Amino acid sequence: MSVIPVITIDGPSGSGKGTATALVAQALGWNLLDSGALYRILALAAEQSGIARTNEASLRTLAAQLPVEFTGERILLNGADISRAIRSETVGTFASEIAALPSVREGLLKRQHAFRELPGLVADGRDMGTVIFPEAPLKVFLTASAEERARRRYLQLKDSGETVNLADLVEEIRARDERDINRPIAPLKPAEDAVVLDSTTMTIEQVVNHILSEATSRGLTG
Ligand SMILES: Nc1ncnc2c1ncn2[C@@H]1O[C@H](COP(=O)(O)OP(=O)(O)O)[C@@H](O)[C@H]1O
Ligand SMILES: Nc1ccn([C@H]2C[C@H](O)[C@@H](COP(=O)(O)OP(=O)(O)O)O2)c(=O)n1
Repeated sequence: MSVIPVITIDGPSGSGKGTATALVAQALGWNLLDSGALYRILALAAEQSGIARTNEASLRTLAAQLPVEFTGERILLNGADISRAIRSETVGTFASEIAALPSVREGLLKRQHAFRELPGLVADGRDMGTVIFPEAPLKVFLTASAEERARRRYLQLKDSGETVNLADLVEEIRARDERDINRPIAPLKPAEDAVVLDSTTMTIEQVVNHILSEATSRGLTG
């Protein structure tokens, strides 16, 4: 049985994981898993159903049954397009809170493994290289300074029409990172065998080329 290769890209908010993952997947013609989107969708779905962020049993059931569909660029929840709604910082914070619950992580496990299909998968998140795909032949940990990450997120949210305050955003991102790093289960940290890449002064193109050259040196690019 041939093994389906995986490239994992983990890191804190605004480090450029999502952007790099999409471009690397496109360059290789591989599938993509945005695992953070799953936590965000679950947070939004829980909010819509009035499930409290501490109600672990209901969150787990919802995680396993999440009525979500990925159709190219759009994400549908119960048929409604939620692609933009899940990107707010409020949903990000809720996602980070419920992501600390072991049964929520357990409830989303199978769904994440199911994305591993031929010819390969590029997966981004917090624990892709440490927990979900520990045998991945290439693991990247992408970081950038907190100031640069907040600046990027600010521009991104402003561009999409959200009203954002840079100082609030810096605080929210710091609090979210701290929660993701310090939780006991699947915390945000580089895998022991990860390539650590600081993108603070790198362009998106430089980040993507670096990852592709690491993939080539591991014989992953065919
Ligand atoms: N190296 C980079 N330099 C400048 N801006 C970047 C860089 N990487 C990503 N961005 C921009 O920063 C924002 C956040 O990137 P994103 O990929 O969503 O980060 P993450 O998935 O890690 O939260 C996006 O608007 C993206 O275009
Ligand atoms: N593999 C993952 C992915 C995301 N999470 C949690 C923790 C994160 O703060 C939230 C949102 O993740 P997401 O990757 O969408 O956030 P950013 O785009 O990096 O701001 O979900 C997680 O615990 N494990």
